[in-house]
Amino acid sequence: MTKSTDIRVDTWDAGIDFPIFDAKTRSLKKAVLGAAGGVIGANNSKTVVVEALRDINLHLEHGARVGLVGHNGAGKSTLLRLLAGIYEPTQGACRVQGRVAPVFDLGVGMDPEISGYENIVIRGMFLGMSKREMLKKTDEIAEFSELGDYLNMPLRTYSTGMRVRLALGVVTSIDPEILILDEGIGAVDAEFMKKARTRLQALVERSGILVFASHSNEFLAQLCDRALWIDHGKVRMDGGIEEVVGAYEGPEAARSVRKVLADLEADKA
Ligand SMILES: Nc1ncnc2c1ncn2[C@@H]1O[C@H](COP(=O)(O)OP(=O)(O)OP(=O)(O)O)[C@@H](O)[C@H]1O
Repeated sequence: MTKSTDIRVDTWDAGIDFPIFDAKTRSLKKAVLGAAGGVIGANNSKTVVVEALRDINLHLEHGARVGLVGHNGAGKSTLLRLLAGIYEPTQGACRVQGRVAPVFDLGVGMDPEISGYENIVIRGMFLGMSKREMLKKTDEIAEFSELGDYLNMPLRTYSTGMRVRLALGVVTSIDPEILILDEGIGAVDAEFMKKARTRLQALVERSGILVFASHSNEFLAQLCDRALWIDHGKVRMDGGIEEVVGAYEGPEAARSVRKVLADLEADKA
């Protein structure tokens, strides 16, 4: 375990370019910058590059709860991958101190041929937990998932929703120092999602650092207190969640964030 004061993520003028070797340069020259996607340019050797991230300076300490908002292709997932240590910056630098649990796709690391019980352990180990820790958590994950005897059956016999239940049970059981969450948590029935949200909130509370990309303002307001607006690979705005969502999406969206925050306060009281 890293001491909580040592858990941190720093980037200094970090940028990421994706070289695209098979792009047709000629037709791209005429392209104008659309609302979606990173900037398309060319490097010194005239290869087309997508400038997915530029000039990212972030200094996140224990307790940071940061949401990412922005258009499709703005760079949110790329930033999450940079902060998770999955991508190296192609410019500047990035330093991650602490054990990272990257949750990009709920189903990643699940094996269709082994049982639900076995998958609980394997998936947890992918997220940085030990086998022994996962075995201790198996009963409560089984209870949460409500999958009963299915947990002894191979995963390939599960429906999509059943798989999500299991994956959500595992993901929300871990004890991460740095939790990197991409959205896409949602293919379950409303009643179950309510139960999952309570667990997700508890997960965030015991995480050192959270960075969460989502198009759901309600979800962002529930889990984060700060937001970054990512636009064409840059941080366009950094501030309180209500302020940033309001600037990005307008007063109606800010109002709905305010309502979620007020409901959370009322629940606490
Ligand atoms: N592996 C890759 N190769 C080339 N370009 C990529 C790659 N991954 C992302 N990009 C480009 O980088 C830019 C940022 O993409 P990214 O997936 O980070 O956006 P995003 O904000 O997460 O979008 P969304 O909300 O649609 O998920 C886009 O222009 C995308 O086309």
